[in-house]
Amino acid sequence: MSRLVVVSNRVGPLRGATKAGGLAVALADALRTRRGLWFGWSGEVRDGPQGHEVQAQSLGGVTRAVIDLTSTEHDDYYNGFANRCLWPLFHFRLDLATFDRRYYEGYQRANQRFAQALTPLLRDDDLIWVHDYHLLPFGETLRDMGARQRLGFFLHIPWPVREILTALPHHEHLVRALFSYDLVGFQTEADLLRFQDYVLREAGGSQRGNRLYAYGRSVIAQAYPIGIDTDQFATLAASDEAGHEAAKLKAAIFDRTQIVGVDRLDYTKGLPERFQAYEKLLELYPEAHGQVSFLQIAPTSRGEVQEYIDIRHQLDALAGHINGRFAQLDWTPLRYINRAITRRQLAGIYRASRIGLVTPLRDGMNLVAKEYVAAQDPDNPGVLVLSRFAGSAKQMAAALIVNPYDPVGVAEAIETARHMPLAQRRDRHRALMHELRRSDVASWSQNFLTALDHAVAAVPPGVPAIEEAAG
Ligand SMILES: O=P(O)(O)OC[C@H]1O[C@H](O[C@H]2O[C@H](CO)[C@@H](O)[C@H](O)[C@H]2O)[C@H](O)[C@@H](O)[C@@H]1O
Ligand SMILES: O=c1ccn([C@@H]2O[C@H](COP(=O)(O)OP(=O)(O)O)[C@@H](O)[C@H]2O)c(=O)[nH]1
Repeated sequence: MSRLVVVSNRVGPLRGATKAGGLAVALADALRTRRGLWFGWSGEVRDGPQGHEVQAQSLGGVTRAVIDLTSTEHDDYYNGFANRCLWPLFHFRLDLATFDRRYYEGYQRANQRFAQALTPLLRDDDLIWVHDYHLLPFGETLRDMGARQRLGFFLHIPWPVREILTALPHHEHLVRALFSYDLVGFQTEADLLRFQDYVLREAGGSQRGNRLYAYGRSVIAQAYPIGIDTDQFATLAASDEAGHEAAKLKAAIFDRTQIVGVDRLDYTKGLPERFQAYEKLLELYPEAHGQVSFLQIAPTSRGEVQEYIDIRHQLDALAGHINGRFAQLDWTPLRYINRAITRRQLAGIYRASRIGLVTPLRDGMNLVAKEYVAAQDPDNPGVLVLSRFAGSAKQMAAALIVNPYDPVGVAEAIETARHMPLAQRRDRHRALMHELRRSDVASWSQNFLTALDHAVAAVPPGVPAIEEAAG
């Protein structure tokens, strides 16, 4: 079996699985099986020669190798091109995207520095799996440096529609770079279709089965929806420690119906719209006053980026407005916590909540929706209210699917969830769990790696020319 090399902007810890989250657990498992290497950014910003060194550490056959970012790289590559340009654009928010040539150059340079640092660590028969929008050109850069290994890429965020993507001055370079990989994976069929649409209509490429031809190259493109560690998370939620967390929460709200939202504080998550939908619920259903309690956990994310500073101010104001308008001496309708909660605490909070509100305006997958369901007590489960624009919605049709732009529709769904009979809650939960078990995070990484194992690196001889295949 080839060694696995995972490359991602953020590198998970080699220990502390319950803190790390599903993705880190899944990748760490695959890395352990293949005695692999995980390479990326340390999470530290440091100027000067020290930051250029690779810091490596091994545990249980897995090596974690990281480099620091300089402050310029952090500004231009991470905060700049990745999070002020690609992130909004790929989430259909052209209005929030900043196109700055300096950011693009910083992004290319950071990808080159990552590739330069990784190259000496590579072996000829490695299987290399690159993750996410920070590293779109990484495969091409690595190939230019002579890498001949099988190279896979997985995009964790949505692929945008062609009309939006083509507004990006460098769209062609970035899409062309994806053709240096052997396999490109997306979260959903809808993302895959939008990628194919770009290749066929904008790049003048062609398609045969799941192989796309363009720019004189070819790549296999497929959807691989990411899952969670379903059974492990369900076990964690049923543990004594999580139970303690759940009991604390119930005592704090005097057994009112708990509604919960858990999101990084990001404008893609639809938080102002969600707060407004909750306000609408209180407006339309006065009998709910004093009976419900909404807890929103929203740790600050990418806090140096202006658009994230703005959304934080907007939420602070909305939370104050809703509580000011509806609170009573013995009832606070909305509790808003602006810091991160551990996975173990989250498991208990999910389990104690009758309604899980997951209403992003656009989301690659949304693991919180899956965790909320996995954490429920199967005998008395809560109800998931889920945005149709989350990647997870297709696999989770047994949730109450809503349009996050429609506050009345979301308020009505909350009201439906509040009164849903036990038998219906159980049926929905059973259907959702069946799918979450079938497509968990271990099968996600296995499916991707098996396909990459079998992917052919170059266009094989005898493959038809582009025009011929198109005809
Ligand atoms: O690394 P950060 O800038 O702090 O951001 C955290 C991560 O956010 C994004 O997550 C995405 O991946 C999830 C798992 O596939 C998916 O469920 C979610 O819908 C996506 O938004 C980002 O893509 C990661 O690279 C970041 O590390
Ligand atoms: O306070 C928090 C908030 C979120 N999370 C975790 O962060 C992940 C968020 O993933 P998701 O796919 O929902 O969205 P993303 O933040 O990756 O866009 C989930 O595993 C959550 O359990 C956490 O551990 N603590």
